[in-house]
Order: sequence, then structure tokens, then C-alpha cells
Amino acid sequence: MDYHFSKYQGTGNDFIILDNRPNKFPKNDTNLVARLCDRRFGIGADGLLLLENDKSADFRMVYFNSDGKPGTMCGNGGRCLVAFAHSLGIIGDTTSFSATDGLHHASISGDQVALGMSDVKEVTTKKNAFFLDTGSPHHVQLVKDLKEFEVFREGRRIRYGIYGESGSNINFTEQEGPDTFAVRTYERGVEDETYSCGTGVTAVAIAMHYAGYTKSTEVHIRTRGGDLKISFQPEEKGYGGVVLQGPATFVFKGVVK
Ligand SMILES: N[C@H](CCC[C@H](N)C(=O)O)C(=O)O
Repeated sequence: MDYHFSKYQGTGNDFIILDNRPNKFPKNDTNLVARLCDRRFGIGADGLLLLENDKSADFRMVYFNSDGKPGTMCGNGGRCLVAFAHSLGIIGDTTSFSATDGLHHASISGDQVALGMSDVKEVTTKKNAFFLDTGSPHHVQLVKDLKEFEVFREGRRIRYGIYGESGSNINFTEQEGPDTFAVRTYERGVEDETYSCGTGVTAVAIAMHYAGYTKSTEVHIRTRGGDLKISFQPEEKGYGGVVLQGPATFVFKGVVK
């Protein structure tokens, strides 16, 4: 079987994207997805996204981590899928699409995609960290000297040590200004550090506001792969109006067996 794919990246978080409106992709074939994402034996990516038909929205997003298993919401992936849908002429400059955590609204202007994220119902404070769900589960921890921090070793230890098999994504952050933070993420399902994690930087922005490290409701995050902006509104319980904005870029397209 030939698979026609496009490769996109959003601040260095990279994805294989396929148009699965014909509904022909074998979604249960974990080994196939893992092989396509393999950086030696396949195309190479942090995850794989399918664009599918949806009865009540412009399209449906289906996401797999590079381990081949279905993931939860992917913020950078969602932004790249909007850019892909726009390139196919499926959408104009605004869209609504469905994903595992519900309906998302987004807009695209040039290479910038602004993606509405799920409301955050609760932020849990732990010993020296925070836990919240932004469509995927995230542990957020402030560290010193982030550049030298052992993200893989410490991320893996926490991901399996505290969160067990179902796991969590693990974000380490260092404040750089009143509304600016640097973030590095150990991503569940990739089981490695990624250059950026969209639901992760969203979790950091909200956790830092919740804990009083920033008063701003528009937070700038620097990741290894580039810069993202997260805006949100504090609500009675939790946060709403959450928007993740940043670049989503086409890299190449091809056919793979
Ligand atoms: N690995 C995450 C999903 C992708 C998150 C990340 N790529 C993003 O941009 O949000 C999980 O399954 O929990």
C-alpha cells in the first residue's frame, strides 16, 4: 500500500500528516505508525496525524504518538493539521475541528496558527510541581539552569516513577521575564525530549499564572524549537479562553510503502 503523506513541524515538534478522508489508513496497526515515525527506518516524526471527515465540524483530528499508540490532544499537531487543511483548500482562514478532547476553533494567518485549547478545570499543586490537563496530562516543575538540566533522565524518572504506566508529559521550566518562560519537555508516548510540546507549554503558562509567578494572561514561552504564545482567562474554577499561537510549517511531502 502506498501512503501519500506531508511532513509538518510546529516549533520543532514534527509530524507525519495523512489525508484519511477516504478512511483507508489501518489505524490499529501500531507497528506501521511506529515504523513511519522511526527516524532511522521510516520518515521520522514525534507523531502521526490523520485528517478525517466529521459530520458536524470541518474535519476530525486523529493523533498517534511515535510509539504507534493513540495519544491524547496534541497542541502543535493540531496547529500543523490546520495548516495542512488550509493547504488542501478544505478550510479558509478560520475553522472548527473535533479531536479527542472535543471541538477546537482555530485561525491561520501566514505561517501562524492560533488554536483554541480545552478549558483547564483544575491545577493540582504537588510537592515541588504542578499537575494539570490541557488536553493531555502535564507535570510542570520549575528548575534552575534549564539549559544544562538532565531532561531525559529526570523526565523519564518522574514519568514512570510518579505517573506509572498511563504516565504524564513532564515539563521543566525556568522564568526569564515577567511574562516569559523557557520550557523543555519529556513527552509521553515519544519517551524522549521533544523540541516543543504544545499542550505542555500551555500547561506551563497556566501553572505559572496559577502559582503567581506571572500576573500576565498572555505568556511567552521559549522552547528549543522556537517561540509560542499562550493566552487565557482566569475563571471561577480554572481557566478558559485558552489559545496557543505559533508557527506551523510545511517541510516536504512524499509517498511511503
Ligand atoms: N505526547 C502527548 C500528546 C502530544 C503532545 C504534544 N506533541 C503537543 O504538542 O501537545 C500525550 O500523548 O500525552
